[in-house]
Formats: sequence, structure tokens, C-alpha cells
Amino acid sequence: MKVCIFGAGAIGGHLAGRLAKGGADLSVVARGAHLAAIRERGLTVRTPDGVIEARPRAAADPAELGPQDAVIVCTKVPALGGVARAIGPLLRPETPVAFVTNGIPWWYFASHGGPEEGQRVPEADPDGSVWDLVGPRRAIGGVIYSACHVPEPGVIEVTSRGSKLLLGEPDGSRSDRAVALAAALKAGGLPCSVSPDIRTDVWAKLLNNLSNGPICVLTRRNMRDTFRDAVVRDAAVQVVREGMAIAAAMGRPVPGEAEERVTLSADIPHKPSILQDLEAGRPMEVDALFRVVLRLARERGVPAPMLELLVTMMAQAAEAAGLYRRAEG
Ligand SMILES: NC(=O)C1=CN([C@@H]2O[C@H](COP(=O)(O)OP(=O)(O)OC[C@H]3O[C@@H](n4cnc5c(N)ncnc54)[C@H](OP(=O)(O)O)[C@@H]3O)[C@@H](O)[C@H]2O)C=CC1
Ligand SMILES: CC(C)(CO)C(=O)C(=O)O
Repeated sequence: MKVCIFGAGAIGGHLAGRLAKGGADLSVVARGAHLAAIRERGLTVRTPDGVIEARPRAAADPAELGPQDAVIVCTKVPALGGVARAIGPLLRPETPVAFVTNGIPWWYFASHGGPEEGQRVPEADPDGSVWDLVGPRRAIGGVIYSACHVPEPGVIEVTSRGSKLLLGEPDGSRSDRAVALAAALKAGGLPCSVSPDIRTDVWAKLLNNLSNGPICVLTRRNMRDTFRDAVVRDAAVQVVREGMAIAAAMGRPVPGEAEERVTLSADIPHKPSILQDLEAGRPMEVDALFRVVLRLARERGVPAPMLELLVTMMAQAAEAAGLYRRAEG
């Protein structure tokens, strides 16, 4: 299977390693020092279960890589407009594009049904370019559990055990294209399944981001250090409860105990990716992971005072660092 990862950073680099290990015909779109290192030395993915060395074709310009059987987009959400404008040369008429990002995805209301059918998510796709240029017909949703970073160009470090990926069609079908992509990833040792309800999976994962992202941006410490204090853990549990109420109001109740989610985060010495962005001076995913949830909560009359406070403080920190601009209105 000919697969291209667009944005082979922490998560994309991990998936690239898995695809290469599983024997896929792999290309990656990358840039800067990371691209130079991949071209020179290949991609090294250090996982808790061993090191994967991959030698993908790598380019900054998708035209050098040509049409693919599938594309997996793993950039940060604020970069998706640029991806949509550049992705054309990777696509045949039927090439699916899986979006493996955190947050409420741009395609969320495509094939959703009900009165919200076809609504856009401006926090994830502000100018509508992903919807218009890639389009929901190609989209496969992706929810990743894996704590990763890029310690140096060309190297990916996976700090959590038990990584897994859920893929899912917006219409809930078990399509051949999603099954084939999941098989290519599983062949590389990454548990990957096709979910019949990817929106509930989106919410379940988002509960983790809601509870650890803003708090760790404020403490500027990894999750294990941050959650040593019971008072911080209690605030995170309250955020998870608020997030669960919002998910339920969206018709996607997430089972499980709020405390358990926070306890799992508290075990991992990982800096959430939004804190990694703050430290690296990269645009922060404030809107697509956090502000969108507050908007959806407000529209449905669900109170979320702790989440609102923490997200507002995080947004201030992001604005002060010049890495985020609050949308007007
Ligand atoms: N890191 C983690 O542990 C987790 C992250 N996530 C989510 O996964 C998604 C990806 O995050 P993550 O992997 O951390 O992000 P990274 O910043 O590590 O990786 C994104 C990569 O895409 C590259 N990129 C962006 N735009 C382009 C472009 N136009 N051309 C070529 N390369 C491009 C970036 O390059 P450059 O650096 O030059 O901008 C970077 O190398 C996010 O939505 C995040 O929230 C989910 C679970 C865990
Ligand atoms: C922290 C983690 C692994 C889970 O919330 C994450 O999704 C991120 O770093 O963005």
C-alpha cells in the first residue's frame, strides 16, 4: 500500500515508523531540519518496545511524491489550511485522507445527521479550505493515544506505553479503505481498529486533552510532575466531569470514571503537545481543542466553569507568547 504521512512530526513520525515496519510503501512530507535529517539518516522512532529505523521517501513538496493509495495528515490543526492547499499532488480521485489530530475535527458534522448535518467547525478550519479543497468525502477520522515528542531532528520518542489508534468513517461504516489503512498500521505493531462511532472516540480522547493541556501549559511541567499535587488533580477531575457533561449533551456520552483518566495522565512524564508548542514557539491549538468545546457547551447550556477558567488563562499565556490570536467576536 502506498501511503504518505503529511506532517511527520511526533505523531506522524511514530505512525511513519509503524507503517515502514509493516512493509508499506512509505513517503513523508516534512520540512526544515527535520526533513534534512530524515533524508540523510532516515527516521528513528524510539518506543518503549524497541527502536524502529525507517527510510521513507521524504520531501517538502508533495509533487515530488506523487499520487498515493492513502494519506495520513498529522500536522497541528492550525497548519491544516496549508496542508489543504498543498495536498493535491498526493491525491487520486479516490485517495482517502485520514486526519489524526486532537480536538473536534473539521469534518465533525459531515454525515452526522439531524439538524446539525453539514455544519462547519470554524475553530478547526477557519477559512473553510480543508472542507472545500479536501472535502468530507475523502475524510477518515483518527484518534490517537500515544505520547510523543521530537527530541532532535529525525528522531521520535514515544513516552507512553500502550499506544493505539482508532480510525473511523464519519458515516460509521466499516469501509474497505479504513480497514486497509488499519491493517497497514497493525502490521507495524500499532494496535489500530476501525471504530463504528469515531465521534464518541473523539470526545473520549478530548477529555484527556481538556484535563491536562491547559493545566500543564500553566504549570509548564510534564503531567507526572503537575499531577503530584492533589489540588491540581481535583481540578483536572472537575474538568473531565464538565467535559463528560458536554459530550453527553452532544449525544456522545463517554463511559468511565473521571478520576481514572486523570490517574492515567499522572503516570506519564510527558509534556502535552500544546505545552511542547509553547516551548518551541509554534502556533498553539487553543481553538480546535479548547475554545470549540466551550462554544459547544454554551450553545447547549452546559456549565463548564473550571474549563472556562483554565482555557482562558491558557489562552492568555498563548497570546502573551505571540502563539495564538483570539478570533473576533
Ligand atoms: N505529540 C503528542 O504526544 C500527541 C499529539 N496529538 C495531536 O496530533 C497532532 C499532531 O501533533 P504532533 O505530532 O505533536 O505535532 P508536531 O508539531 O510534532 O508535528 C507536526 C509536523 O508537521 C509539520 N508540518 C506542518 N505543516 C507542514 C507543511 N505544510 N509541510 C511540511 N510539514 C509540515 C511540522 O513541521 P514544523 O515543526 O516545521 O512546523 C511538524 O514536523 C496534533 O493535533 C496534536 O494535538 C495527539 C496525541 C498525542
Ligand atoms: C497528553 C496527550 C498524550 C494526551 O492527552 C496528548 O494528546 C497530547 O500531548 O496532545
